[in-house]
Amino acid sequence: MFEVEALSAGVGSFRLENIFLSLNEGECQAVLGPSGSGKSTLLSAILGATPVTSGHIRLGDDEITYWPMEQRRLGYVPQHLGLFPHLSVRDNLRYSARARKLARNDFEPLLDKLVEITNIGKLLNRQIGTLSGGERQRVALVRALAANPRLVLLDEPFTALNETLRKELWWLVKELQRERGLSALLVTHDLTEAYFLADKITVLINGRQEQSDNKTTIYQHPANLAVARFLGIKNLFPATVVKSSEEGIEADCPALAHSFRLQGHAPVGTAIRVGIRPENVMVCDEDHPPCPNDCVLSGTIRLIDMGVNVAMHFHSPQLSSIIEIIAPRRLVNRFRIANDSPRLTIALPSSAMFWVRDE
Ligand SMILES: Nc1ncnc2c1ncn2[C@@H]1O[C@H](COP(=O)(O)OP(=O)(O)OP(=O)(O)O)[C@@H](O)[C@H]1O
Repeated sequence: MFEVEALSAGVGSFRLENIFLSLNEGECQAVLGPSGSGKSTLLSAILGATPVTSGHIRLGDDEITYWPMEQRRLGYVPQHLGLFPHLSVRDNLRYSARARKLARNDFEPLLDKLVEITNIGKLLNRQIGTLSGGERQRVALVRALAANPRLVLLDEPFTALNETLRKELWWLVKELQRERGLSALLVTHDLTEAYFLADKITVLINGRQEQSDNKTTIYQHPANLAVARFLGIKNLFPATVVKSSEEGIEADCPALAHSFRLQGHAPVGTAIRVGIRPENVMVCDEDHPPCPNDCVLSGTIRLIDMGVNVAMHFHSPQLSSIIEIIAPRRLVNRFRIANDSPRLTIALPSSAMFWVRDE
């Protein structure tokens, strides 16, 4: 069990405030946030490289907040990998195990297995400077895992890789999680990567933890406008709470000419935004009619084929902004949607809507 409680830390004039994390063995938590939000600083504080000003870091039964870095038994893949250019791949890989003074028999079998899985055996005698970006990334990952750390901290380790290699490494990390109970804290900009690898997601903005939840909750119910915007949700419409009861709220949304019944509580008169993820917008026809309380709109579509999915911009004279829709290509084919399609009907189901306070 890894736990961060009310952690604050600072570098220069930047402050990371009141961070809480909790991770069980074998779990992965992703830390997402815009550039400069403090993700690397958080990893650095956990590693012991950035001074903690208050709070606690616990690993298993140990409080490690002020332990020297080398005693924490953490694996680390920094943003720029931190490989030693003057050493061979083999010596880089042995470095962390040797730094922990592990006997050869205690780390060589795991190292051999990691080398095999990541297919870097042929690189062992090469100097780091002669490797490609992807090869370096694999070496850095193996080096971080070779000393069998209690937790591995990954700072955007897969960004420079091509799509195929990146996904291979995602599967590899998943496999290591399953096989070895590997716990990982992953800093990434990539929501898909976070979703694939992590069980929980934490969103940091300006050094503050805006939301920390299991990944489905973060994805479907961002906690506030900053998180919703960071997650790239464009379908956010101003609304006002017109009724409030034990069961929830009713929000009037002039932009969509609709009143939504939603879960949660806020006083009458509160300014909010109602939102919907682009993949939750329903395309309707006679065989797929909207439900009675759905917000139903009729308009035209501009679409862009993205491969597996199709992104669509829905326009309607009643709307002051577009509605973004993402649908699998096979669905778009079934509905025969094309750029010159006649008018199309869409539905925004109340059950798929979320809301956040307008800030
Ligand atoms: N050593 C330092 N001295 C002064 N300021 C620093 C130092 N290191 C980081 N900062 C500042 O702290 C803030 C947070 O930086 P950090 O690297 O943690 O952000 P990040 O979320 O990891 O960003 P990115 O996604 O771009 O890597 C930034 O404004 C950065 O300029």
